[in-house]
Amino acid sequence: MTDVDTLIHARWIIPIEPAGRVHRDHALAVRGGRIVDLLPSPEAEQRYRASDTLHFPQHALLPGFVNAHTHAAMSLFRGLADDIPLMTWLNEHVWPAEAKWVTPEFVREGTELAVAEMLASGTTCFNDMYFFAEDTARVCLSAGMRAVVGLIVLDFPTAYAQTADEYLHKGLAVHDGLRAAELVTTAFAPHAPYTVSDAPLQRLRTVNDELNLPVHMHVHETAHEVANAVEATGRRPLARLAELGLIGPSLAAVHMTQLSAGEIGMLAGSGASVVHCPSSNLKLASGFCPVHALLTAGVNVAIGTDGAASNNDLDMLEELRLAALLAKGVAGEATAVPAHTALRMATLNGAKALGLDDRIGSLERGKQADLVAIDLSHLPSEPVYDPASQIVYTASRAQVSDVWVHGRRLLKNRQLTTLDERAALQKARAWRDKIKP
Ligand SMILES: CSC[C@H]1O[C@@H](n2cnc3c(O)ncnc32)[C@H](O)[C@@H]1O
Ligand SMILES: [Zn+2]
Repeated sequence: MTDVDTLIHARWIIPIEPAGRVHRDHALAVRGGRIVDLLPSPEAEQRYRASDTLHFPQHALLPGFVNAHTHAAMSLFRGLADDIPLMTWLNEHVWPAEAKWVTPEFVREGTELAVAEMLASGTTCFNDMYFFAEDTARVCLSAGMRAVVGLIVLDFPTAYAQTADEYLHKGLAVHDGLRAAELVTTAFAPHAPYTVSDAPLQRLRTVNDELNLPVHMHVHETAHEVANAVEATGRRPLARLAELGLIGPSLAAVHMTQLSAGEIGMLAGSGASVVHCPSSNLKLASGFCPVHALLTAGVNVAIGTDGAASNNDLDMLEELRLAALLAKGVAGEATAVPAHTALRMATLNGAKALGLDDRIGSLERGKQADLVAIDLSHLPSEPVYDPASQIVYTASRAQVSDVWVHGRRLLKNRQLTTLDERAALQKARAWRDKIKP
């Protein structure tokens, strides 16, 4: 008998890798936060002595979702401005509200609300882009949540920094402060081609030649963005980023609703990832990301919620369903993005986009135990022929029962174990009263 910390038995285990595989009546053995084995339940009982043995007889167990693009603290702006296009939303509502309200305290309390919502809906890692990344990191470290915090760069002054150089400088200090953190890592996060000029992008690229961090950026979000750039510079933003040497395996390009066949080929050849945000793209009427064409060309496509101010929630189950449905509609092919592909996009592809696929994203020996258990005995989910089909096409976040990050159970039978949900809600209401009395 070998000692392990936890043995988790489940009716179905979907490891994501190998692709399409589903194990029935298996167990996952976890020691020191890592997966040590995945084997049939009866064998697991004979081989492992566990401090804690858990049974999920009507659940699917799979890797936790990786939300590959969000602005966590913006959960405090949820519903502040709806039903308007991107640039009106940013210029007339969101940026003025951010100038007035965003402080380190706002970011901590908004991130607490967001992390609570994400954990309760099965997300175990998120890729963030927001002001005061050090405060986002603090909340995640205290909650035991995994995150990649964005070292933002903008070419206009805000409460966080005055110049592009200052943003970069502050970002590098945040990166240094997190060197020893296991769960929270960093990415460069220049906001978008239309808000960051060539000089800071060149500096970022030079610094990153040494650091080799992911580069997380909104790109080709709308036709308007591309047309404006062509009018101003004679080039599409993607061509400009390519000239600046930013298109490569480190790039996670968010939205990408405007892509020619040539650009899809260029992305595929470069090893860059695309992050698809279907709810936000639909709500802001930004356009449609050609997900099926990208996947067919070999591009790594991950899924993000974007912020709660444009989505308006942080529910990856909803997002991956929409990704599967929308891909079929956009491609005109019902075979586009089948259920197992949608799950892979929301897990392993997200981990790959963040350079974390050696640690998380699939249930393989040696990887960290970031897991979600989803109860498939609810009315809309029975009968279960294929658990992946039920998760993608019918399951709701109310069916997420348990969540682990690095082997630690952060959601236990639908209760958060490291965050105070009531307090987070109370603080959110207090912000609402201040922002719109
Ligand atoms: C530099 S911090 C992030 C910055 O991005 C803004 N934002 C939120 N959602 C979007 C989006 O869909 N496109 C572009 N910019 C977005 C957010 O309000 C912050 O200012
Ligand atoms: Zn965004």
